[in-house]
Amino acid sequence: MKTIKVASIPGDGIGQEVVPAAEEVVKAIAALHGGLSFEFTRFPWSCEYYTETGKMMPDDGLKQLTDFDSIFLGAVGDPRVVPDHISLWGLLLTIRREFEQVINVRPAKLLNGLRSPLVNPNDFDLIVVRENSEGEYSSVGGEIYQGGDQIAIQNAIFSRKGTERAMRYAFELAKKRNKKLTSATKSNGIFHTMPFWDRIFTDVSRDYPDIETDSQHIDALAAFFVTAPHRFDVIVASNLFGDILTDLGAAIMGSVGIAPSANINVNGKYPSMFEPVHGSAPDIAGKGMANPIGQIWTAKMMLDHFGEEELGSALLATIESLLADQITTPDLGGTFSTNEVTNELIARLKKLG
Ligand SMILES: NC(=O)c1ccc[n+]([C@@H]2O[C@H](COP(=O)([O-])OP(=O)(O)OC[C@H]3O[C@@H](n4cnc5c(N)ncnc54)[C@H](O)[C@@H]3O)[C@@H](O)[C@H]2O)c1
Ligand SMILES: O=C(O)C[C@@H](O)C(=O)O
Ligand SMILES: [K+]
Ligand SMILES: [Mn+2]
Repeated sequence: MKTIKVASIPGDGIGQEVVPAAEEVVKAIAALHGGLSFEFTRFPWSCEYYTETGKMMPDDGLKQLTDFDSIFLGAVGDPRVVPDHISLWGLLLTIRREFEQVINVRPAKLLNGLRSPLVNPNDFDLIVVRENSEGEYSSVGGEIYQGGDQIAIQNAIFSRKGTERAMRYAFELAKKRNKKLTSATKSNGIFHTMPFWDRIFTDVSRDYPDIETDSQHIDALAAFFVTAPHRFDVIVASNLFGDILTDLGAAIMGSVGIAPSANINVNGKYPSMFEPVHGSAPDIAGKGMANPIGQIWTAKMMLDHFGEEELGSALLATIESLLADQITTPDLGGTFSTNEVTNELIARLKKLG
């Protein structure tokens, strides 16, 4: 029996609803395999934990996570009790950085049965490779002076190493797909870092003559996500641009509640972390109406990561069968609850056995 040990961090808001649901789905699909099991260990780290302890996770939190095979996270953030920059930097961003999860892979594709809000969605299937360790997400900077003289400075960090690493990852991914890579830039307005980004893209592209490349300013690129998403295959983007593009990618699929993501540790030193694109959704938390598909599709990415692609494909196909039958939560126009969607999915998975 192969056992995969997963540290599970539901976090805040709907994370507490969709993570337990997705854990049950993972157990059900692993049971189909026979020789595979997932062992989830829950960690209560969240904004509630912060209000009790003054920290998002204990001082040895990373040490507690380090020997797990992977981390399965829901969402972090409850701005009513903890400012968002404190909660995210205290847990999510710390794990991404300290565990060198330098790449964030975020697919967006029109699943069977999904109704995109776009009039002409044209069967798009794209993946955003988001640089996940630096860029605009930086703790370098500060605030000085008071009152009307107040100044805030935030320095973006772009290293050749980090930029090239994200681009090479994206090129390798494009090689396995439709051999097209788009670079998200803004070198018309951002004077230093984006021309640097463009130069590195040109340098790296020389090693991949078979990949068709183009470079688009992020503003135009965002518009093309709406008007012609089928044009894209792989997109490589800086941390912030990738963040924004992937909520848009989720929205054109039909809901931010379905988009998955994988924070990949590429050097094998630490576990990777799997979490949906969406946040803790305070507006719907506790109502049983959160869409569990983002978390469940994220579990599919985790199955793929461990080489269980066959199970991953079966899971995605079963999700598509639910969508086709309109067994969906309200964000997709349905009337079903988180648990009803999850239970129906599990029932259909059991029938595959
Ligand atoms: N990776 C993360 O942990 C992460 C990601 C994004 C936001 N956040 C945090 O989450 C909190 C809320 O952020 P936000 O409102 O900007 O983004 P959000 O993704 O939580 O919510 C945006 C909108 O999408 C809806 N939504 C999100 N997930 C859904 C789901 N599974 N099913 C149905 N509807 C869903 C919400 O109800 C809301 O209307 C903040 O504290 C923010 O910092 C955390
Ligand atoms: O990276 C972030 O900004 C947090 C969240 O918005 C995300 O997309 O994971
Ligand atoms: K999340
Ligand atoms: Mn985001």
